[in-house]
Amino acid sequence: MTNPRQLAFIALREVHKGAYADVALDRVLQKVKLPDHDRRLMTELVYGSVRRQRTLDTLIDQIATKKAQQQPPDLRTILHLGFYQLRYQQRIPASAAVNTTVELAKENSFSGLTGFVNGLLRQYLRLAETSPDPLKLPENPVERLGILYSFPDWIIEVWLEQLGFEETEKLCEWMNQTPTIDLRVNILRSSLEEVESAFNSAGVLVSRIPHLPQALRLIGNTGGIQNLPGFREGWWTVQDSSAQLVGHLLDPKPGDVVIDVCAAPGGKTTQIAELMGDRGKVWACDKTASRLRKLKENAQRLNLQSIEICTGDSRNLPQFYQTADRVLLDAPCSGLGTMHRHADARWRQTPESVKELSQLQFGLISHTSNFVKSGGFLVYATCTLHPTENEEVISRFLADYPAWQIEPPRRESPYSAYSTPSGCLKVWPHQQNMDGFFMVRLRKTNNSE
Ligand SMILES: C[S@@+](CC[C@H](N)C(=O)[O-])C[C@H]1O[C@@H](n2cnc3c(N)ncnc32)[C@H](O)[C@@H]1O
Repeated sequence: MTNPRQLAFIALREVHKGAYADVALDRVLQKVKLPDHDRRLMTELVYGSVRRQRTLDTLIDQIATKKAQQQPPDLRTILHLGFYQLRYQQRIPASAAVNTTVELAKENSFSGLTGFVNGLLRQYLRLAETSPDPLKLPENPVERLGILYSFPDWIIEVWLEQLGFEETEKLCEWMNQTPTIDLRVNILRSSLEEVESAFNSAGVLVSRIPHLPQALRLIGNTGGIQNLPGFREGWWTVQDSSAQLVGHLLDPKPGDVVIDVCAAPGGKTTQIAELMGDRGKVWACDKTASRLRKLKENAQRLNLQSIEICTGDSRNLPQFYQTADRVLLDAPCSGLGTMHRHADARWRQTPESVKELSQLQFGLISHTSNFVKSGGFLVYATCTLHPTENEEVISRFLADYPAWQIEPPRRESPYSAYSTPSGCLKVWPHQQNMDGFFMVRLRKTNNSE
């Protein structure tokens, strides 16, 4: 079967049963051979329908007599696909969106309801002729943004509290965009200029990123990453710009002992080894063996020798006490800063999961800060924008461990642009056009014991 809409439907059915969107998509894609344009359409339909689920459900609620949640689950999925194309895929003619959705209903045991599907979608089109937007929005700012941009209320509340309405709206828009891909050039094997020139010769466009000396952003659709020039030779690795900031904030020196306590799959471990000129020791610790295997592959491809792997829970590694010049804690988190990369992330996290994560984060920082020698540093980083996992973890840590203090970026540092009043760095994606990140550099003073 090669109908991209039917294949999208099959993948979405798995997502609604609990599968991760990227896993469900890959599983279906692996079984079929699709031309590139159909593969792109299918991917767009799956990720888009998952991401825009709340908006699409609200349209069903407002246009049909039965609410979205009361529709048979497969019919709801088919309606999502139809409304998604009508509302967000301007390149698809409305008639094609309606007809293919009616066909989907017919092919998936809803032949008796094709009139209903057709009527609902055509009603949307009629409403769109007479009003700028057929979707009716409530006045309440939380629900208004939540429905329009398809986020749960609790996430909108977290952002509104920090940013206000206008900025939150910009952030919501940003988080619904297709993500960009950034690379970090491995300065031990190549140079920015060499990679740029190899890409230009292959017809692949890239741009530089201000303040990040090893970063390049891919422009446009580049096809398979592994086929780009220099991948096999270890000239570069995929890493978002804001993640690259973390390594620079840690600022490791050749000969240092660095412990990366949540290291897999190794984006930052390999950056640290590169920044150290591959001289010294980088311990890559993680509790997930399968992710550490990826780290090992990455280190081998980049030809880095200074990395040593350690599998286990980093809250329980007494051998490392007082041994490190620097520790990186890139903590497991709710990922609210990278929701544009994971279509279903906004529906998976909850206020309760955020609380649990903050306990884990506090446990990790309390234990692994013991790995640092007096006068050494710990960088705490997350890709979330939730204060409970960021500022609150750090405040609690500083209150309980008085030997530690925040070391704010120097005023002349290019990163001071992201600095908060307390000296932490916070990257708001809609302002900086990179993933959302929180990071802070902490110093262990000499009066630690
Ligand atoms: C945000 S990811 C790390 C990403 C990595 N630093 C990079 O740049 O590629 C968080 C990692 O923490 C690991 N993790 C979670 N709990 C842990 C624990 N108690 N001890 C060690 N690792 C843990 C997870 O397996 C996951 O690989």
